[in-house]
Amino acid sequence: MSDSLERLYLAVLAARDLDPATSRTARLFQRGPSKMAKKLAEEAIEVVIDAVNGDSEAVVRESADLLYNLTVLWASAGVRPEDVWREMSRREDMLGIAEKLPKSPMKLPKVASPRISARRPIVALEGRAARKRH
Ligand SMILES: N=c1c2ncn([C@@H]3O[C@H](COP(=O)(O)OP(=O)(O)OP(=O)(O)O)[C@@H](O)[C@H]3O)c2ncn1[C@@H]1O[C@H](COP(=O)(O)O)[C@@H](O)[C@H]1O
Repeated sequence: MSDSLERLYLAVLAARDLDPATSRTARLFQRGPSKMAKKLAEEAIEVVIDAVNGDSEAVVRESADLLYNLTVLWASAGVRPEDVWREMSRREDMLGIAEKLPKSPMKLPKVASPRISARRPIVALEGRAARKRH
């Protein structure tokens, strides 16, 4: 899939300077990042709606439109596909699968730090024992 996206990205870069009257991509570049963002958001919503409706063929079509609009926005933002692949590899190395890194640094280590594991386990006291402690 990354090859297809990279070919599409190069085609989008090439189309940027075409005549907006005949090239949709050139027209998107002419209208700027806010229009690109609007189109990307629209496509994302179309994918969601089709998925909720269980229309997998439409999800495929709208996903292709989504990826097209994403590559246009990447080009406009100066992002290259390999920049995204590198980030996904970083996440895969860190977490085993290409997923978003957790926000809290505490969740990162797979093995509890010595400080945490040295604590006594926290257990619920039985009713009578709990009353006695007060
Ligand atoms: N891969 C695509 C591609 N995928 C989707 N689309 C366009 O994205 C639009 C899909 O979004 P919409 O459903 O909103 O379509 P729309 O309602 O017609 O768009 P609006 O009227 O809302 O602007 C369709 O019009 C498609 O033509 C694409 N347009 C171009 N490409 C490629 O981009 C390169 C440059 O093509 P041009 O932009 O035609 O020069 C070429 O390699 C093309 O194959």
